[in-house]
Amino acid sequence: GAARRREADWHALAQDVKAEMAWAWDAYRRQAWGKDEIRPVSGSFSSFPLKTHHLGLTIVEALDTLWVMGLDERFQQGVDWVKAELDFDVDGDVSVFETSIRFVGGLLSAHHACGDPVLLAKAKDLADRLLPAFQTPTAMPWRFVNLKTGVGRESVTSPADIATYLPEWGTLSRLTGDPRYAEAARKATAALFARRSRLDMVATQIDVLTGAWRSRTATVGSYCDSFFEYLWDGWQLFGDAECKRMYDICTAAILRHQPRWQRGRLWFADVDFETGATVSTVQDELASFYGGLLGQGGAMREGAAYTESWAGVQARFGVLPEGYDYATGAAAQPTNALRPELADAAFNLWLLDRDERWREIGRDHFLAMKRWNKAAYGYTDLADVTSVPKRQADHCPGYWWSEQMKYYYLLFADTPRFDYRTNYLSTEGNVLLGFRHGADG
Ligand SMILES: O=C1NC[C@H](CO)[C@@H](O)[C@@H]1O
Ligand SMILES: [Ca+2]
Repeated sequence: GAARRREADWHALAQDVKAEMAWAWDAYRRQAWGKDEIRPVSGSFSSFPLKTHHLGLTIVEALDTLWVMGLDERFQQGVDWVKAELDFDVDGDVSVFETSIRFVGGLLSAHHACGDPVLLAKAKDLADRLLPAFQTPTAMPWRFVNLKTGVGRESVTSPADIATYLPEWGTLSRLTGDPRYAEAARKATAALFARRSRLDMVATQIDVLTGAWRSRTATVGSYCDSFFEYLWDGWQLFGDAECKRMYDICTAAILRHQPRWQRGRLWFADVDFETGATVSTVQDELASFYGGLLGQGGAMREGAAYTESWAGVQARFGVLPEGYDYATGAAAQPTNALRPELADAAFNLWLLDRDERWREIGRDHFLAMKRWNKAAYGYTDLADVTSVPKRQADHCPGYWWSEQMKYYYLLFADTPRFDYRTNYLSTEGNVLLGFRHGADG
């Protein structure tokens, strides 16, 4: 009947997503194999997180997406490269946060997919190189660390940089039997939470040497987003009651001071973390993940409303601008960084209530990306979403390979390789729980 036909249409869309992933991977292999990021318009490449040295970021970020899509030959090509070439013994500074969510997470999700012990060993080697960053007076980590010497740099950093580790580092401790990783992640998170304001809010910048706040702005967007996300995730993945208590306290404060209903749409204003006064009506695109987290944590009404607000912005501009001012309706930042957050929220809400609406938001996000972000050698970010035609830039970030392509596929494919009931995806989309093996041979 109609329901079977509709399901078949979703599965056909999943095949389209899979074909785009295979096409982009093959172009990367031809143009930029082993480099961190491909430049999809020019066919050149760029490096991240190190300034000049490449660590094959795209390969590590893509692995578990390739596996869950059943692109097994391409998955093996990537694993073989990692085993033969990936070496973190580099005299250079990296962001502890970025390197952990992308490389530790990417290696652990690839290990979850295939069980190859070399992948786990490399994740452990990298975490051992990041651990020294946590040896500060407050136990909150330096922002950067040198992969060879362990010397930390930049003491002024953010809640996200400080507290986005427990799912990956707790999994590493579980798999290796070494408790140091989970302990460092928990201590840093608790140290940050202990410094919250009287209103139970955190701000975007803090000094890890003194514990002094360097900003007064509370936001659900950049710099604070995944601090809240990983409080819930510590409870969801490990049943950590302390994480749940911290999540509930922080979320009650956000829901008390930041909601702004504007022409029937729900927004979360940035506010002063000690007074609750509105600081800005500009929402950054990264905040659009938050509707999915609210749904997971039990505030489905606000989560659905906030996700619908962002779907309205997507419908208005075609693809989301990096910054949107809900007071004026203007694109405060007209670039598009090929980000996954709206697809992330739609996927999380769909896992909770299976409402087709969330699949439609995921579909619109995918079709818009194909229409405007597709270039000769892959998918690219945009210079201006408001120009006619939209102007492309020339950069494909690593998270594209790990996140939205996986969220789209899982939303549409109903694949036997994924347990849709019991699973966990990290803030970088790395599947640390929920892969099913042997289900389709
Ligand atoms: O948590 C994150 N923040 C920024 C990137 C996506 O926009 C990505 O690295 C990850 O989802
Ligand atoms: Ca994220």
